[in-house]
Amino acid sequence: MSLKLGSLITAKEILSKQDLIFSSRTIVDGIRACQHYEFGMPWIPVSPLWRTLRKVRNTHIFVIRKLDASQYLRRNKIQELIVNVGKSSLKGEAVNIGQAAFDATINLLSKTIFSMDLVDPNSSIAREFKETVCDIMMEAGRPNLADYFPLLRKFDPQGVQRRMTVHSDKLLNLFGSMIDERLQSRKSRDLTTSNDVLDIFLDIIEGEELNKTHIQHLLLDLFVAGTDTTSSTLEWAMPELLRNSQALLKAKKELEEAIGKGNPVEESDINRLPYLQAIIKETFQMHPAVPLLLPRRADSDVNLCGFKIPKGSQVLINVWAIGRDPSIWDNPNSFIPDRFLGSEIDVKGRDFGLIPFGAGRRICPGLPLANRMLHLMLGSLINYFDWKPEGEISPNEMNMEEKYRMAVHMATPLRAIPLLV
Ligand code: HEM
Repeated sequence: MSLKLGSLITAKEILSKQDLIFSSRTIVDGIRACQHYEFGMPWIPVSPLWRTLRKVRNTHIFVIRKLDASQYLRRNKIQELIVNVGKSSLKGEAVNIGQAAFDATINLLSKTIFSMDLVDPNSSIAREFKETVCDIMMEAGRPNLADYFPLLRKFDPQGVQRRMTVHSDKLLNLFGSMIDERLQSRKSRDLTTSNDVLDIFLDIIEGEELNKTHIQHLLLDLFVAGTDTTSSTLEWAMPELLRNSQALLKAKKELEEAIGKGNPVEESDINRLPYLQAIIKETFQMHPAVPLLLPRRADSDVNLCGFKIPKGSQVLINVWAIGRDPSIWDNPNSFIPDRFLGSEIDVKGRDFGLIPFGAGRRICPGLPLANRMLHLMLGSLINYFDWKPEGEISPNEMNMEEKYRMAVHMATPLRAIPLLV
């Protein structure tokens, strides 16, 4: 069978070939055979030089490892989230869960990379930064006719590319001034080095492996890819738990037994919290932050599950539909973390029923960092506080409709009141 541009192989069609999906590497091989848009996030306008820079993938991985290794900062950021939620709790105020998680994630990245608080409400740079990241998320999630009819690309009929360029340039310029400032202070004699990720980059610049433009784009990739995805996952986990009181109670009991009520969750605790892990997996299954995996483009004619994908076509993988497919999951529309207890299924790209981070050679390099952050944030939020939705609505009346930004968010953001346990 030959597929024309714009045709769709539904998740069901692909997954009905269970033997191919689960017991062979065919899909991964297919994904490997379909080249990604060279390097860098495909929707962000980047220089041709950047696209051909083969070191980018390795540099992403290198930087994210640095972020991941920064346990001290990560712990402090989670503490900051808890302190902020604690303040709302004392005032009896509701917390916008998605927003709180977004701020915590963006701040973790900015503190680790630049040693700067980029969500400080009193700083105008911080406000501009956050607004611009949000604008990019909105634009990235906007359906664009030019993606479906490539001939329209150069006319950009909805102005998506134009606006995206404006927002991206704003952020790139901001990163550019931060780099210049740091270069300046590194020249001054009385410099005390920050020893953050930016310093590591600048050491590499001095070794001429990367230039300033590369670093600006790399930072853009990290902020765009890392913030909305992580925060939207937490935004979905919380209402699912509020609607499923049995699961919430079970998670609280596990936390109480493993680390004691009202204590922070540490990295080393995660392995002892199988139910918390199951909750995160179940959230990924029902609410994958990136519902259509980044497009691949076939470099040559590729045969995938009996379908011929002609050279040059785009292939999108519908992760959302995979998670809701009854031929893969029992009761796929019900939140049942218990299904993962005692199961070997994980999110590392080996089990094709659950690939929220992608699979193959372009799998998300932020997977370990995001996964740990999520366990620390969600575990701490439910171990420190009891939660009730704002207003008179019962958890079952909460609006669970979805809205697409860069990641999928709640159409009506969850606002819930934290009560100290
Ligand atoms: C829950 C959180 C996250 C989810 C669900 C997620 C998901 C994904 C997915 C599906 C992809 C595309 C993979 C593919 O095409 O096969 C991706 C790519 C990427 N992610 Fe994540 N991600 C998350 C968090 C992060 C974080 C925290 C960072 C870094 C700070 C990050 C950095 C990246 C980068 C740089 C890419 C592009 C990789 C490339 O082009 O090769 N992600 N992510």
